[in-house]
Amino acid sequence: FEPITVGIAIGAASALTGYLSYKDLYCRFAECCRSERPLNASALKQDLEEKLFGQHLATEVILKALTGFKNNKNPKKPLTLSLHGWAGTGKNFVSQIVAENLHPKGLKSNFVHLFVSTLHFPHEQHIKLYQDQLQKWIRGNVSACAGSVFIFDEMDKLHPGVIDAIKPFLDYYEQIDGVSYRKAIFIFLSNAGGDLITKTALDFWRAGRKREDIQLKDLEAVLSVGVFNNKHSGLWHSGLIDRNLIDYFIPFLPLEYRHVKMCVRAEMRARGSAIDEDVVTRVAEEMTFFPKDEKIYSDKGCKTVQSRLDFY
Ligand SMILES: Nc1ncnc2c1ncn2[C@@H]1O[C@H](COP(=O)(O)OP(=O)(O)OP(=O)(O)O)[C@@H](O)[C@H]1O
Repeated sequence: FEPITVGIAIGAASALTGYLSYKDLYCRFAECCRSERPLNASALKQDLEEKLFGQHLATEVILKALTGFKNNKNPKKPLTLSLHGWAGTGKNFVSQIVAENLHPKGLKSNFVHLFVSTLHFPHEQHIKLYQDQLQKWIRGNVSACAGSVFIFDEMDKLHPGVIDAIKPFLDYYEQIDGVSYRKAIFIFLSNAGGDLITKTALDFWRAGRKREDIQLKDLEAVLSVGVFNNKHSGLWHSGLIDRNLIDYFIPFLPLEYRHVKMCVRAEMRARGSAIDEDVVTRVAEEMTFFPKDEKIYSDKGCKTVQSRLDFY
């Protein structure tokens, strides 16, 4: 080899590795948007199966929806999930798990955005302003990171119409004003439909059938029609349902006594304390259960478990 060629080769290689390691180094200290990074489906599966209690339908659908979407190199629209269920059944919790599996910093990531209706869009007279702000915010963030995640909590408290502002972003457009929204993920959380879900779960229980036998088809249709026609769903007569822009309606079942106990144990483990079954039972028994006669489902799900545990 002549020295000049070798010199050029070494120079090129070091420039290349220098560039690569610079990028890697940069991403080690600053958060990088890695929309193309494949989803670790088995890690997500393990997280859902180990951490989320009593929600076999949500686990199954979320896993299927996310792996399908992330494996598709060329999705035709962003992924839209609508999570429904009673308070404290794990909707926010699951969104956090999903967010962490997409962007390691989870809810703290610059690419994960949480909107809470009563906090961010409180006044009915400002709907127009909220619509403009929302569009700008989403456009800006998707331009910065195609795989951005947007979570809308308390959809049932959102003034009808606000959400329609983002309808164009959720549709099958290749680009809007030079921005493609097809790799983004939108998650809507709502209590709407919780009563329908509970009714179905109760019907199964009363018929002596197992909770795990409830299938998506037992709930999905009821849910989408129920939510569409429910004035307080945030999606009421919304173009999102009209145009089939919601990919999955995901039901969260009401939690039973045994699930509340599982939540107490998980919280104890998270605090690094030894599991004291006596305390587990006492905390679970302090919760209130419905319906009045059978007392099967916790009316706050696992929501107050953490604060109750502070007393012990
Ligand atoms: N199914 C579940 N499995 C494990 N933990 C749960 C589950 N549901 C709730 N929890 C625990 O209870 C806490 C509160 O639940 P979360 O905020 O997810 O409820 P939610 O369904 O979003 O309620 P809301 O509709 O009132 O916002 C969670 O942070 C989690 O610790």
